[in-house]
Amino acid sequence: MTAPKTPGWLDWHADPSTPRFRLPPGTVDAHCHVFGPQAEFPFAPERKYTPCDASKEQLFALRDHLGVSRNVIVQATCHGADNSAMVDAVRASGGRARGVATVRPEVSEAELRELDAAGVRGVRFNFVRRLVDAAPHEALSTIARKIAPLGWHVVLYFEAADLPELAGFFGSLPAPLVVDHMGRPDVRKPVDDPEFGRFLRFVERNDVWVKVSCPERLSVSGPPALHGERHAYTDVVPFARRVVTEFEDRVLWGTDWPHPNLTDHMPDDGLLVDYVPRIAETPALQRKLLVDNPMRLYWPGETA
Ligand SMILES: O=C(O)c1cc(C(=O)O)oc(=O)c1
Repeated sequence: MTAPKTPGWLDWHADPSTPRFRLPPGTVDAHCHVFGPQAEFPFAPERKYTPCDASKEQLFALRDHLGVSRNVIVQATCHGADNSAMVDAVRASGGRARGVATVRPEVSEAELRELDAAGVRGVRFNFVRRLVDAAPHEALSTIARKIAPLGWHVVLYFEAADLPELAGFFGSLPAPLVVDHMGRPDVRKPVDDPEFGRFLRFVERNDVWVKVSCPERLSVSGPPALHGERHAYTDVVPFARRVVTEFEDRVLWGTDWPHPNLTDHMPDDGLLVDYVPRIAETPALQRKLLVDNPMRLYWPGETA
């Protein structure tokens, strides 16, 4: 028995276009997920949504179609702290994927070492209320202390408005920090609004890595990456461009495939690739964003 999808669920784009922008060789998609397949890897009882299936084979097919070389597969909240689907995908990639896991504070050193051997390099802490029940900071600190000796990092997912109350806690964590989706700025505000300024200062002070991902989720006025649109998500561009130019050595890019919980539209992933040169405008910035930075974080010592 498999659970039905959340009503209104949008499935990933079945026929993405071929990008016009040629990704540089060695490009890493540093933020993507697998869902199930549910029949093989059931979703977690505590999940807040039930998605469509999005298997490792389908992820790897998209990787090849887009011209991506490697993936970082981030544990999706619909799988809770059961990392088996993500780990199965990372193991099946032949070294071309790394993973970011969700673990509980009681996780043992042996379990962490097994995840590390499989290719996991970080844990994700999620503060987005519609996705997870709140976790006490003490429990998260315990996890951070356990993973730090492995050289892992902590991936943080939060909404911009919550940063003031979370920043002190984030700064206390004993591991490198990576922020998902630019800390989810409100793009209706100007790029030099104090709220985004606060985020940029947080990044600066704590040497934070930033994923300039998810324009499709952050955009308010679009236009969506569909039907050959050449200027998708124009309202998000100034925010991403600002982060890419200020922190060129600590920015990462990812597709966010299979795009959980979008309710408005499902982007054409080929057009999401075509968005990249609008936020990283020179070949040098593109190479750092797409290849050099993610390689340093996830495949240190290896050449692309
Ligand atoms: O793990 C998830 O469930 C998840 C959800 C969302 C979102 O709904 O915003 O974004 C993500 O990057 C990952």
